[in-house]
Amino acid sequence: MSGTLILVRHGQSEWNLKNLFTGWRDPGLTEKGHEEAKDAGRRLKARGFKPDIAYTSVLSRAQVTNDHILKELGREDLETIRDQALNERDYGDLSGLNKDDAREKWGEEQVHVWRRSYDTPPPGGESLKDTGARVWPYFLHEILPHVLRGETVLVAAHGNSLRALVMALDGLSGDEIVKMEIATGVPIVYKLNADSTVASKEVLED
Ligand SMILES: O=C(O)[C@H](O)COP(=O)(O)O
Repeated sequence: MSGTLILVRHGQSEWNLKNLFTGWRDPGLTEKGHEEAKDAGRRLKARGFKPDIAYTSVLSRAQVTNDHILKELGREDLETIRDQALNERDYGDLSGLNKDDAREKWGEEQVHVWRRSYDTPPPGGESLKDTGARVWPYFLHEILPHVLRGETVLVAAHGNSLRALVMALDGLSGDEIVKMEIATGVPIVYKLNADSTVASKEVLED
């Protein structure tokens, strides 16, 4: 057995609440989002997890989520690395549009393909495959070595940057990832083997 990898999607953002495509735009958390992030920290604390290092994106909703979790764990001073590689998928021309308005304009099916398919990018934006092409190398070079040294690593990021990571860790196909959703503020805890395969996966739900 090697180390522990904890993935957390940020708490609800202002734009999640308003049902807007967000991508690389930078809205803050709602009250509910702040609570979800604190709750993620409490759940991790209750299970005795003690991160040795934290990673997050350059977007504030993920950074604030990371801060709440570390505070709940009593580790506000822990080293946190912020990198654009962990940003949300770039939603391109859809950024800032209402998701229901987009369905009216382009149809339910097309919008679902843009949101959940593996390799169809939204106009001017990234497909999940494109997102994975920056998230996965960053994970392999920067994050995984810590886990393989037996450390506990916290990653506070985004729905689609984490879907890309989970797809690779769980060995999901392009068809399987379509159905995969990641809830806000719910920690996903992986234990990895020394050969970097997954030993166990647990979702810390209520
Ligand atoms: O960028 C966004 O709009 C959200 O964070 C994720 O959106 P999705 O669930 O539509 O992919």
